[in-house]
Amino acid sequence: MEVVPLDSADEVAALAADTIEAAVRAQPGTVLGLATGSTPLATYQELIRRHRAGGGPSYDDVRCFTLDEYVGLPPGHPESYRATIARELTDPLGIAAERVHGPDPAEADLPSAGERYEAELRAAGGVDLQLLGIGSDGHLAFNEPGSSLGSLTRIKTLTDRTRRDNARFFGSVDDVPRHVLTQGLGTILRARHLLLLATGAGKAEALAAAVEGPVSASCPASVLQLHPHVSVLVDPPAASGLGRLRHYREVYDAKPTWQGI
Ligand SMILES: N[C@@H]1[C@@H](O)[C@H](O)[C@@H](COP(=O)(O)O)O[C@@H]1O
Repeated sequence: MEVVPLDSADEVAALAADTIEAAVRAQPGTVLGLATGSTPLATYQELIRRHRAGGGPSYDDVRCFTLDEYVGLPPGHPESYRATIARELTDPLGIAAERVHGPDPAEADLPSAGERYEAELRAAGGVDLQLLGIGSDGHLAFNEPGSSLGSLTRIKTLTDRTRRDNARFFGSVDDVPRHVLTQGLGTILRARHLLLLATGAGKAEALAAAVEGPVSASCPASVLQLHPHVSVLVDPPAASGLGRLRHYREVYDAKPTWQGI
């Protein structure tokens, strides 16, 4: 795992955008794993800005897979993750809707919707670069504390804390669905490169537990310690709980220029 301490949330967004663009340029049919929540929005805005300025790569052949989806929202609900990712990223980048996949909770056979999503991911050859945020309780996608470290896509129940955290998107906590369809931690580990973004003081405790604590289902994001290629981009408030911050900075500063993240 490489922890990259940056000087601001803007720098996190800029380096994340560089990394995504590099992955898209490296391979015409790149498979991108996209995350929702507030954290990646600055990165998405930066990608869109560069695309509109004519400096970005072509996204024509890219395929995208989202991490998770609420269960029970009416089709087209603006807070569904399908609608959110189209609005915030893929439509502005000109990525056709049929190239953007997500767990589908509208499937007639909901209990097997997870297996079908796993099959779609396999058929695409797996995710090349997976963007991730972290919940304030250490959740990844919608894998709440206690989730199996080897889990695959399935229905989960949100904790009250996550529903409260996400109430800002819905107006009231009562309107936040209780159930979700989410990639499992085992699904996420299959992506070839994981890019975790953490900004703001609200993530400091969860990030420290994920990066420096024991690997444990009690902190789902700690499963990242098992993956061979993880980059963690952090701003100073999010990094404030890390005990080895100076070391991470020294390693990053001493990195050969030819080596990307
Ligand atoms: N399912 C999403 C996660 O993928 C995201 O990482 C988390 C943190 O969101 P934010 O970036 O808004 O803090 O929120 C939601 O629960």
